[in-house]
Amino acid sequence: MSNVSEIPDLSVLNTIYKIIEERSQTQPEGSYVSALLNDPKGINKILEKVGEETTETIIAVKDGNKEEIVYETSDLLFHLLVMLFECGVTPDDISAELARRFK
Ligand SMILES: N=c1c2ncn([C@@H]3O[C@H](COP(=O)(O)OP(=O)(O)OP(=O)(O)O)[C@@H](O)[C@H]3O)c2ncn1[C@@H]1O[C@H](COP(=O)(O)O)[C@@H](O)[C@H]1O
Repeated sequence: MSNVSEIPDLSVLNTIYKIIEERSQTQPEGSYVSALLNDPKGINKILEKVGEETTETIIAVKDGNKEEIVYETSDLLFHLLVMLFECGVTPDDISAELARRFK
């Protein structure tokens, strides 16, 4: 990326959430999101992934590897978004709660 202004901000989370919504409706062949949402284990599969990615993020932090921290935290945030979608919670719900805590 040549220009800092081209780096997306955390609104990218909203965009991914919208893609998750879209995948849940269209269920295209080869979609990872669709596979997760249709897994026979249901929410347990998604929670398994959240757990795995949390552990991987912790290991990356313990290792002090910034590149791995970015990579694993991105995996974790993505799986959290799938989890929130499955629970009917939107990124706006989380933004509102965080904004409510401003001091
Ligand atoms: N951001 C992501 C994203 N981050 C990580 N992943 C996937 O999450 C998985 C990470 O889990 P693992 O490393 O454990 O991989 P795995 O072994 O394949 O997973 P399991 O078989 O154990 O479940 C990988 O398959 C990654 O490809 C993602 N898959 C999709 N997205 C977003 O979701 C959108 C829709 O994706 P599709 O549904 O695949 O079209 C994409 O356009 C992206 O924006």
